[in-house]
Amino acid sequence: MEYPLHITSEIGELQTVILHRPGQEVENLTPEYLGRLLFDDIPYLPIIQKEHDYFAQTLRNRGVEVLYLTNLVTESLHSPEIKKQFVQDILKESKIRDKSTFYNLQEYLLSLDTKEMVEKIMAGVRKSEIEPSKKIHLFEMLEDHYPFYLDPMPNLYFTRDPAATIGNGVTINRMMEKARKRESLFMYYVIKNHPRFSKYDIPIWSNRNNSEFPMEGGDELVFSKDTVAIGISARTSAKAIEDFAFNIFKGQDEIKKIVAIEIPKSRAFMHLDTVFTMVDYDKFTIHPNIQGPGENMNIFILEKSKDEEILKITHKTNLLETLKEVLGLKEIALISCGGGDIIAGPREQWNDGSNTLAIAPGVVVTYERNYVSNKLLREYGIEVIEVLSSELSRGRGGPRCMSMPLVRKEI
Ligand SMILES: NC(=[NH2+])NCCC[C@H](N)C(=O)O
Repeated sequence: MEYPLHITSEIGELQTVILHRPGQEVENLTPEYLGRLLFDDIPYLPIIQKEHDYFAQTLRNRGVEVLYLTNLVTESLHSPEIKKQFVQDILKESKIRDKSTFYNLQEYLLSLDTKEMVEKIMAGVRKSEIEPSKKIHLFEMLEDHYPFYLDPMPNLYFTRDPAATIGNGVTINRMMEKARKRESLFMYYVIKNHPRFSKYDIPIWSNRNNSEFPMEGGDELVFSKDTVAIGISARTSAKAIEDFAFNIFKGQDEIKKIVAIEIPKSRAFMHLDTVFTMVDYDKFTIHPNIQGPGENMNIFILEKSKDEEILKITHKTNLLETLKEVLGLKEIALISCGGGDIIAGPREQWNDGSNTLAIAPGVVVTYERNYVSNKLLREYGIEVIEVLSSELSRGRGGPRCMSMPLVRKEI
């Protein structure tokens, strides 16, 4: 089998992608815990699954190989030792500190068939599901209304965030939000243990297990063979970007520039890809509100310097000019979400109008509901493939967030 990772652009023909079909984790959302689980409403499971299947089929129809996270994780836990280690890691990261609860949960999970176990961990474990151990401590005797031992992970269908392919390596991210921290453990086990990946020594540019600072895939955009953009956002810290830059410059020679782009730290903006995506060689979608007065922004280009301990950092303020410079182009079009209209713009951005998934240069998958942005993209000559989105959009992520590309053709 060929080397399993190759991403040198945002727009090269998509070959292989990881998706996660929403499952029972979505049924474990209740109004009380929506905020902490990063949802704004409760999706209706049969419909969100139908919409997700439509998305997957749309990609397959265009020749994309679709891999499902649940299958990959299941296939990665191929020995009793790995399975047990995985369960213990999950329980530790779920902060199960009480020994007998830890033991009971471990027994319960290990008694399940591997795929069922993986789905159970994703869905969450309610307190009522396991035998209450004999209560011996004071804290156990106190009434605790919180329903879960293991929280559900309803954001898993945004496979883009916990891990991202860059060049021939990956970032397996330390997630910013508590609700998403455990998600990247799945990809860690896949990269380390799945036969498709484990036989290669895959470089990990940013590793959840030893990085101190948060970074998420929604902020990671591969502009070209030699340039990667990373959002400095509510989810990705400047320190994480600097550590990543040192690692990637040390581990390979192709990528020479990291463009760090600061965006406002708000929930509507969240990641760089909620406000800015690449749709063609010379075209990007943008939510104009990321630019300040006079279109000023904080942009920094990070490069190697002669001193191994320090990076060369150049400050820029104009996005368009910086894009032209790093991509070596004379003209670039920035296509405004909702046509820049004061109502349609923020409305469509809230439903991920700028969050396009390019599957080839000038060919993108978008949510059908963002009709103003879609029409505008077509006017710019982009082929727009629309997918269903009533329930999928409730999680605040679009086609780019819902996909983790592994391989794209060179452009
Ligand atoms: N790459 C993205 N834009 N991802 C969107 C993730 C949405 C998810 N509810 C969260 O808050 O984390």
